[in-house]
Amino acid sequence: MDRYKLIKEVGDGTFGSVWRAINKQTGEVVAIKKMKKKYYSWDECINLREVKSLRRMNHPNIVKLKEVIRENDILYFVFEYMECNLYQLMKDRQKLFAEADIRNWCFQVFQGLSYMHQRGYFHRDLKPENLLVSKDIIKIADFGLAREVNSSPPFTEYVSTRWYRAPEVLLQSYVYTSKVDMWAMGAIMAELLSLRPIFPGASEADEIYKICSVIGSPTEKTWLEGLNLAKTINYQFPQIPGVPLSSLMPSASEDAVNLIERLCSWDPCSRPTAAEALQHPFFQSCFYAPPSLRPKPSVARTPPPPVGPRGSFEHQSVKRQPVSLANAKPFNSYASPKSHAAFGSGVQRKLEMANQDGTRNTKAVRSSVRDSKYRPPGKKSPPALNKNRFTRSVSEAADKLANMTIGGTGSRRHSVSVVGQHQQLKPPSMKAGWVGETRDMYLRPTQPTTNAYSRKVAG
Ligand SMILES: Nc1ncnc2c1ncn2[C@@H]1O[C@H](COP(=O)(O)OP(=O)(O)OP(=O)(O)O)[C@@H](O)[C@H]1O
Repeated sequence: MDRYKLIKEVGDGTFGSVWRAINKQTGEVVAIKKMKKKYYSWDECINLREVKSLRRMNHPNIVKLKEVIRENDILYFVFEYMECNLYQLMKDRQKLFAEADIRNWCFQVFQGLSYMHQRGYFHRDLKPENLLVSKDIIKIADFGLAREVNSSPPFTEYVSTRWYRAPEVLLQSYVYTSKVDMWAMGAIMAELLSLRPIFPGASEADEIYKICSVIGSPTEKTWLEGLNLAKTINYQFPQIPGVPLSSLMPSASEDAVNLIERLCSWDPCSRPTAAEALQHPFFQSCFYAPPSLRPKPSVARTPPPPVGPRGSFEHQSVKRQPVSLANAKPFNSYASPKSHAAFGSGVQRKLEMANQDGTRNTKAVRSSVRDSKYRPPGKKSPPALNKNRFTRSVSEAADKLANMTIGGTGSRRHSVSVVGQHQQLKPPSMKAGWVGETRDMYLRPTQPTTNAYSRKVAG
């Protein structure tokens, strides 16, 4: 670690604190995630999902893991550095983002997701804080909960941030898919367009209530499997008609609203895949430039944006024709004009009780950490790193971190560099929110004249 100088803490997550740092030898700015838990052997490290999944991914919209270091039983991840996350961009903003910016970000994220899902992984914890931005580029970060799609259910230990959690996960389904990432993206898109979280549930039960309040309660037509799933846990959905999504984001285009409706479909099968989302008319003005066709970047370590408005890339021939999505259902079909008396009964308590089951998730822990997450950084000085290094040899570390590649010079005794591996893998599932908005926030159309994020942090 003495090759790096820690500059400033830029993030404090559940599992680690993240620091901006400089590689003293090369001058490269990096982000170093110092894990909170101690790791007493490499065996423990290689089993970390973050290591397992990230080392296999090499995509311009997935944050690059450059190196893993274990020193004095502390584990450090060295990542490429990104300027900020999407939440930070939204929180103090009064003026809505231009839709073109949102389109550009989302197009890139869907490309990253498409890559990841096709290689057999799903993220399980997409949220604005995990989407990192540097200038026009956005990258998916925090693979602490990523899973291989073909890993065997039941996925019991998952946790995800509640506001972005898919209904099948809220209903405790043990079998869920990469479509949970698509739900999260729908919620994130809506938040980007309105500068307000769309489903800000204060508990799991309230989360379902918030979802019903917006997209309307599920019916046999819209999510038969979900109704069955609810029966198995003795849960009864509140009966609420929902509201037109456009009323929550009056300035959003029809295409944007339509894409969000599809992403936030009750039935996971009705949600588009990431590859299908890229074909949605909302992205008509975007096109994907395969890496081989991209203009060479002038600075080698900063890849060019993989997306841009028509004409921003040299190779316009790669522009795709938009196609309509399969399984699309009109948004209004979600509406179910019944009362919502069923909610708030013993059923709700049951869900809340489930929250307290420590064997199933760590949501409470995450929630409390998250409350303190947005304090201004830089108050602490960089931790004094013990110079007494981890003494294992490179070859041993390499053996342990099976598919990682040892990088650099022979002097790197305690660290392992990582390069993306284009292996064919099999894909898979999610963390917690905090008490926030009042229940009826989305029952009436709102204008983002006040900033939702001050409440979000304070709540
Ligand atoms: N590569 C990076 N460059 C710049 N900042 C980063 C980078 N990686 C993470 N961060 C910052 O640190 C924060 C926490 O990082 P991360 O989500 O990886 O930690 P975590 O412990 O897994 O957090 P969580 O509680 O979300 O699980 C991010 O929201 C982001 O602001």
